[in-house]
Amino acid sequence: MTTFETYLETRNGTVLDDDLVVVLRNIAEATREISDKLRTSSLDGLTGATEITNVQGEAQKPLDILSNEIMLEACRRSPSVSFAVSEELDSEVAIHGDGKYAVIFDPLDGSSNLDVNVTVGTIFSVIRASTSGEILKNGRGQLIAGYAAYGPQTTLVLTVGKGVQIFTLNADGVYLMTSADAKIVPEAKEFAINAARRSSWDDAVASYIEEAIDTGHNMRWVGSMVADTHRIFNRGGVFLYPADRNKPASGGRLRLLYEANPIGLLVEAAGGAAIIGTSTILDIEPTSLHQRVPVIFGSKNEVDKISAAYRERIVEAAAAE
Ligand SMILES: O=P(O)(O)OC[C@H]1O[C@](O)(COP(=O)(O)O)[C@@H](O)[C@@H]1O
Ligand SMILES: [Mg+2]
Ligand SMILES: [Mg+2]
Repeated sequence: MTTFETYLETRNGTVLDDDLVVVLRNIAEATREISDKLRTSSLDGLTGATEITNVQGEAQKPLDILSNEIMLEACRRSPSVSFAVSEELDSEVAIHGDGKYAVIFDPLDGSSNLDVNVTVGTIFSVIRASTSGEILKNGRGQLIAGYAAYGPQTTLVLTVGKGVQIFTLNADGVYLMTSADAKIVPEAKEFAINAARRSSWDDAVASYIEEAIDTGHNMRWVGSMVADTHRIFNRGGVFLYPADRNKPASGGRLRLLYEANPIGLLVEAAGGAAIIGTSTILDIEPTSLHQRVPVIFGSKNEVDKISAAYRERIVEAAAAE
């Protein structure tokens, strides 16, 4: 089987250069460390919440803080990294003055699932940015995007400019390639949405879900976007976290830079689609590091149906004026 190291050596058609290989190797190493910490976290007293809240006003878990430190350390070990941006940090952190790549990450996604022993993950992307002013760029500027899912298996899912590759951690802590060209099937009768927020959905989402239920779709909601994404990679379907129609100014629940964009790039690279309504996630021009956006992604034909539902409503609204 191809090891992650062998894969890093064969760079044909990818964006990988010597510097990016070091960055990616160190990120992969960080996910191995986080995976290790998670395995024994309740034995090591790493459960519950801390008294600290992050810039988003969310109570940090000890493992949010530890995972953030591990990812930051991976950045410090990489001489070409200029800045780190994280869900758990107020603003960007300068790493190496002469670096040229920023690493952007959600160190632990789905951390409300930690104490119940349900899959969580790390989401990351790498962009070119020598100065802090170059960090806010749209998702098409991502060179590398990926996530690690920490479940029954630890899986690393990556795009480096040539499709999507999946690696699984073996008992010796070595990532082995388990998919050389992962694809998201274009159609699947399964959706993921937090149905408790039904009253906050817009009409396009509400009508899609109603029709999906009427036509025999199944529902799954893990509460860790990484885990929901990984299911979609394996058997298709869609994930939706629309904006709250009662609080349009909030933008949505998920964060553009370190949640929506990396997942958006992976999904598109696997033949799926990722939108916020009638436009694509990857084309949003960011205005701030922790900006929130609506997120809809997954099997292409299903996402196209949702996008059509948004367009129909725009046409109806224009006709009513
Ligand atoms: O509790 P809700 O509203 O269903 O939200 C679940 C969503 O929140 C998130 O957990 C946010 O991620 P963090 O744990 O990194 O804050 C997503 O992974 C998930 O899809
Ligand atoms: Mg998250
Ligand atoms: Mg997080």
